[in-house]
Amino acid sequence: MFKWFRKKQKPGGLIRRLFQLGPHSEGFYEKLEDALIEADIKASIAMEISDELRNSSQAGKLSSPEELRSFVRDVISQMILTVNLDPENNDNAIYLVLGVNGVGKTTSMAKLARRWLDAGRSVSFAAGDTFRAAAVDQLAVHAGRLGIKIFQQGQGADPSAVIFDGLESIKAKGEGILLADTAGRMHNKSQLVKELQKIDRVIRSKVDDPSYRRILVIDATTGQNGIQQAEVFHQALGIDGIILSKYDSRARGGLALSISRTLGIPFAYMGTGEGYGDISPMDPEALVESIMSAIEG
Ligand SMILES: Nc1nc2c(ncn2[C@@H]2O[C@H](COP(=O)(O)OP(=O)(O)OP(=O)(O)O)[C@@H](O)[C@H]2O)c(=O)[nH]1
Repeated sequence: MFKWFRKKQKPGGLIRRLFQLGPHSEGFYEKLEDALIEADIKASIAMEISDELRNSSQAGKLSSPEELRSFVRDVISQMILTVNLDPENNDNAIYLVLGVNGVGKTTSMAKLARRWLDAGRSVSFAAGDTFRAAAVDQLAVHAGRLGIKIFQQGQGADPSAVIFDGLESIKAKGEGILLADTAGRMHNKSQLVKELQKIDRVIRSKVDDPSYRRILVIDATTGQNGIQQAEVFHQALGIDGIILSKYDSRARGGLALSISRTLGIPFAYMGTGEGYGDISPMDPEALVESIMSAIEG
């Protein structure tokens, strides 16, 4: 699986050049930090990685480019957080799906629905992005294709009411998973946060915490802007895990590393295409390899 991430396991050009310079030369750390930043890693984290190397007694003793590569790789691995957010039992569960417009929220909901339907679960949608009419329609198309129920009240409806309806229904029938969409943009940020917090209160009044998960979708191609997006949603609600969508378009994991390290949010899934089957649990090994490939150029 994901062989393309694992292609380059031998030390690439940068690691070989760094090895030739040696960890006692100043240029070594500068070049390493530049390569980390170019791979979408936040500057403060690039410095942290380089300091880790600088302060390690092991660094001066590295005897080959292979050892240098595996040292950098280990430091990066320790900074990446992943989590399994597949439902663990047959209880009712609600997944609130968050993210700014266009990141792949609706597609990711359809992919998760397919994944859990295939696992034998009953899944339905709540069309909680009532801000845009097209969002409800788009989700309804996916619901039709997947043959699942969608709770909807159309544009302008109160999203909390739509999600409440869905929750009441799965509670009455039992053993259901509700995937609830949310708006990705309102007139301003505080309005969006207020609305999301209202939805959060409504859900918490109906379900216990373990069966309520907040999933954020981040587009892997957004670069460092993704960190700010994660910060806003995490501060507003607390995020349990992230779907890194469009990972097939730009397999550089620097953004995931930056979010994990800065905000402590784990990554749950990666989107690897536009089809319903194109989602997998986040594979930390593949992620680290993609970061290494981006660093090595
Ligand atoms: N290559 C690729 N494309 C994806 C992936 N996930 C979503 N897309 C595409 O990204 C585009 C936007 O996806 P949507 O699901 O409509 O995004 P959204 O966040 O719901 O967008 P709005 O409803 O417009 O806010 C669509 O063309 C999807 O097919 C992925 O993992 N890989």
